[in-house]
Amino acid sequence: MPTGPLLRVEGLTKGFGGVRAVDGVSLTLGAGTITGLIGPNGSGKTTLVNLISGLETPDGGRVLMGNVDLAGKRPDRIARAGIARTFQAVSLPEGASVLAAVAAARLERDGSIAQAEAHALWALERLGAADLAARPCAGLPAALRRRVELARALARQPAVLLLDEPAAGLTDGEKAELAGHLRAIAATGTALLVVEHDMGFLLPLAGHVLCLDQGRPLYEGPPDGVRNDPAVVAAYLGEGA
Ligand SMILES: Nc1ncnc2c1ncn2[C@@H]1O[C@H](COP(=O)(O)OP(=O)(O)OP(=O)(O)O)[C@@H](O)[C@H]1O
Repeated sequence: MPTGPLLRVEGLTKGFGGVRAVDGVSLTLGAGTITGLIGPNGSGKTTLVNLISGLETPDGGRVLMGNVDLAGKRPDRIARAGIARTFQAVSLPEGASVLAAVAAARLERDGSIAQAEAHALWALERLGAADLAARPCAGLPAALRRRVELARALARQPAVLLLDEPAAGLTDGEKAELAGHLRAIAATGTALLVVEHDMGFLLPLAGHVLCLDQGRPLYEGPPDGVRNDPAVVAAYLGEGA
């Protein structure tokens, strides 16, 4: 399994009007590691993912893949550098079959539809979802829609995979299955950053956790230390959670 840092975020900052959504956040994602990103509502988690993936432009800071600074680059350039992501709200091409929807994520890179479909099937198989290939996206239940969205990201064979609340709306059984798939993806050397509110899902999965509060790092370290960290507990209590 490859090791070493794949992505280094340094001092990333983003304000919206008077709100400092992300305020000097640094983070290293190593090959084959799973990092959990937690924090109360509005603490900047999605904004951080948006900054790394190019959906938002940072006010300052760097997003380094090797020696290349991707901060402020367009999403397609960042995707080509090997960073893929999923969204909290899953959006699929409803008229397409699952296979076509996943293959579309590869079409730009693969010359032919046949090649893109082969990669799509490979991604679906890795998620135990090859049997969905011929089904239309429209009408799929929420858990399978999340699975298809993950397959779309995986089909790009990213070095870095950013997941925004991948377990939202899943049953306990589906969460356990997802955790197994994410571990298997990391085991091939992909670096995962997982935004998640469900601690029961995230803490056993992540090797490392970053907790944000009002855009600032509040805790960074092993998952074991999170629940007993006074600052983290206070931030969540303040939220009434
Ligand atoms: N496009 C935007 N315009 C203005 N303010 C924004 C925008 N995006 C985020 N914010 C603000 O930035 C802060 C961080 O929001 P963000 O969505 O990143 O938090 P979060 O930790 O992902 O929250 P949640 O857990 O609820 O998804 C919040 O105060 C939010 O209102």
